[in-house]
Amino acid sequence: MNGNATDVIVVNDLRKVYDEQVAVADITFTVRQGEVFGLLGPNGSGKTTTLETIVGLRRPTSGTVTVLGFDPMRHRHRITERVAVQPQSATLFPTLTVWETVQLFASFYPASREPSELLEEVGLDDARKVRVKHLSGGQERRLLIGIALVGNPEVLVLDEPSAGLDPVARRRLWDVIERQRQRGTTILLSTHHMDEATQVCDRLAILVRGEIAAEGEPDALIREHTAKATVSFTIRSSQMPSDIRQLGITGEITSSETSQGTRISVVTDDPDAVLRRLTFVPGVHAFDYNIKHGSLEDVFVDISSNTTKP
Ligand SMILES: Nc1ncnc2c1ncn2[C@@H]1O[C@H](COP(=O)(O)OP(=O)(O)OP(=O)(O)O)[C@@H](O)[C@H]1O
Repeated sequence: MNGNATDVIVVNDLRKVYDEQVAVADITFTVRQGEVFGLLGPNGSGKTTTLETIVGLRRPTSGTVTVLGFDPMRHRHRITERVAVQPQSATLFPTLTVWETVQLFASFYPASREPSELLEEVGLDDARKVRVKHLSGGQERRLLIGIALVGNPEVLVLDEPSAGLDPVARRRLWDVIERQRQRGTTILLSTHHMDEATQVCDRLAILVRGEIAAEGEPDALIREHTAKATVSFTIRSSQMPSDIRQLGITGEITSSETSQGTRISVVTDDPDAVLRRLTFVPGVHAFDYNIKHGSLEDVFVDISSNTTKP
């Protein structure tokens, strides 16, 4: 399968076995030009192995991988300048400063990004004179991302880019990813974080024990795997019927008393029907409505519980 011109990364029946351990079990997916594609999965599900194979650091046991039309192991030299990788960890030169490090990597490329602009973008502007050995873990990860971006890559591969970042730094990272997307870079990343996947990925594949258990756009996955929503509302105690079923709503109903009245939650696959029904219950004026739809986390729980262990 060669895919079409917009397919930047094509993974076809990829299998990787370490000794007896099947790390990646015949997975197939495609990353298209300009999209942000996420590999989501728990520890040991095969994310890093997949990424390392895609960038030519590991040889597939079977199956094929192409990046920009090239086999990354056989034609590494054809893609090195076009594909950038931010690994989970890397050895940098400890005595160089942040500024010197970025300058050094910039010198490897014919058309590199301007180091000041880059450091500003990844939030290391204030740390430009700090030696690498004195950086915090989060600062070091940001430097690795800066280095990955310095050559203006067409394809960016990020292995758990937000690991070890505080919430502010994570949001800054999401901005960096969004800016790269706007520049037209194709981005493949791995993450454990559902909120991150929902926020930054156009499409994602959920890996469970080396297999793709689900793939698609985050919203579509949520719709497909979490049919139910929770509708919550409050009814003043004076208007509350003696039997909750008199409200005529169906679903899994729970209630609790609050200072404002009875707070009712209904788990339902038709939240609109609940709202319509409440509008017409005589003498009842429900208020403080809230509708909570499923999240990627619910998708993940659903998939994990439906994927039997070998
Ligand atoms: N070099 C190796 N030798 C032997 N087994 C390995 C090697 N690298 C990974 N594995 C095993 O392959 C499986 C997949 O590991 P991998 O690191 O690809 O998963 P991951 O999803 O990236 O995990 P994490 O989220 O913890 O980084 C795991 O069971 C792991 O123990």
